[in-house]
Amino acid sequence: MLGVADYGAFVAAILIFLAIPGPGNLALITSTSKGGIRGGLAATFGVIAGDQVLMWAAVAGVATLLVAYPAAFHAVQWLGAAYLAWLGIKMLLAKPGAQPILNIQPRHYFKQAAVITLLNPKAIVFYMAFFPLFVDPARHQGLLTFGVMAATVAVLTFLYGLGATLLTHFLAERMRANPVIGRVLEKAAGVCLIGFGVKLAVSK
Ligand SMILES: NC(=[NH2+])NCCC[C@H](N)C(=O)O
Repeated sequence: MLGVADYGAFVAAILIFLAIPGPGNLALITSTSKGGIRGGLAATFGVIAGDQVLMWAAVAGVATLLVAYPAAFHAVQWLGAAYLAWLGIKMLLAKPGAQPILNIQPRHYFKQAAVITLLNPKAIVFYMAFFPLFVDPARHQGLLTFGVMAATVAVLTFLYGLGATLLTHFLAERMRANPVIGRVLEKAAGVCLIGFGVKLAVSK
């Protein structure tokens, strides 16, 4: 379709990519549990913004550049590892109730989710290595093809983010009755982020 090699497989690949546990999902979940539905949606748009940057960077040939200069790729990896670990440590050290739920700043969730996406190894690999495979070299229609792919990614990510936000919000409502669970989950999320950072740092 319009130069996309196999549109059905492309959609399936994006859905799998979205559902894999990782920093992206963690960003959606923590933003929703802290900032409610507005926080979750802001994070969703942050992820979409980060996606678009990565995708168009891949289109512009950054993927080729990173292959040609592995040191640049490793620098991005280390940056991502450090950022995730730093976020994780902040979550671990957060005092209970330090961030009042009333003080919602959607801009904060947007920015944080965008940065997480830009440095998310899964997102980087998806756009730099995987995404180009779906461009049909013979039937390629230039910007139109990339536009269709970019819009598909954005729409699917929005629907996924909306679903994740509503689900998390619903579960969070029930959890508010028991703040200890929320605190434990925040620590667990912090440990996961540090783990993602370490994993990223030691992956070749
Ligand atoms: N649209 C995105 N960039 N999503 C990131 C998803 C990658 C992976 N599922 C994660 O949670 O980290």
